[in-house]
Amino acid sequence: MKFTKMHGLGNDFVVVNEKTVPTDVLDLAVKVCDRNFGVGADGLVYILPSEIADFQMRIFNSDGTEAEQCGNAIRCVAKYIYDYQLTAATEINLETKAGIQAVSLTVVDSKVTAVRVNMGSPILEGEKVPTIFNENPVIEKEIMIDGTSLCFTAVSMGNPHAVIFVDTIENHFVKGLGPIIEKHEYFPRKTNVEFVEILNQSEVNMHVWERGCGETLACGTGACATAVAAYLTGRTGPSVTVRLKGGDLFIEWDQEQNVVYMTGPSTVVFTGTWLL
Ligand SMILES: N[C@H](CCC[C@H](N)C(=O)O)C(=O)O
Repeated sequence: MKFTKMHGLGNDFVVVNEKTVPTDVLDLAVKVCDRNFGVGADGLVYILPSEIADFQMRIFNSDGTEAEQCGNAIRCVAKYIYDYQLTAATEINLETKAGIQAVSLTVVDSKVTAVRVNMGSPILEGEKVPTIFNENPVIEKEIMIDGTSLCFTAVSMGNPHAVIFVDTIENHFVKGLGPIIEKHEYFPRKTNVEFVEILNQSEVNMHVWERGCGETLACGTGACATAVAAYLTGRTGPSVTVRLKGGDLFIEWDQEQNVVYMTGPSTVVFTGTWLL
């Protein structure tokens, strides 16, 4: 199986362009993503034909679960499609489990320098994120973890996110609290967990524990959920630069259209052939 290793700000993927996914795709994702016995990645991403858009993208976490959406992977897929000349267009529609994402590529000297993605409308009804709460939105909800009281705001970008604002992001938050919150009973389909420090009205720091793959250097849907939660709770304006361990994403929540735009880079690292 031929693959291209790519990343969006260090959130890395094995990208495969096929007609269909294999029946054992979940097991394959675990094997391919293994950083000792496989290629090593946060996820396995398939580019597939689509009946309703230019292409379809499916994303499988390194634990073998399929996610509804992946912002960093969408930027990688869009660059892949342009670089491998699967299209000459710089405006691409991608079908995902979360809907159809309109992607626009910035190309300079035939190189993709930036990718801007319409990530759709944030889903804020508690039961649709999903959480066990029926408020709409679920804002600053208390959650007790080993005696520590935290507050989360729940946002779905097609996949669930629990956004937690803190004064300073302590090291033990992500790897210590992240996995417990990921699997907490408040989240019927588990959740991604974002720890966020507000820097000013248009900049935040964010570290993320991702559902199904653990701490990553960046999370595109997480950055979108962070921007939505920060504006909802009056901490920032509707457009923010989200500073992640792997780099920066620029997020705009367009209030007229009620859609979230994400702009950032994507990088090809190497190509290879999977032999197992
Ligand atoms: N682990 C996530 C999927 C990948 C999302 C992230 N890598 C992004 O860039 O949005 C989940 O299970 O919802």
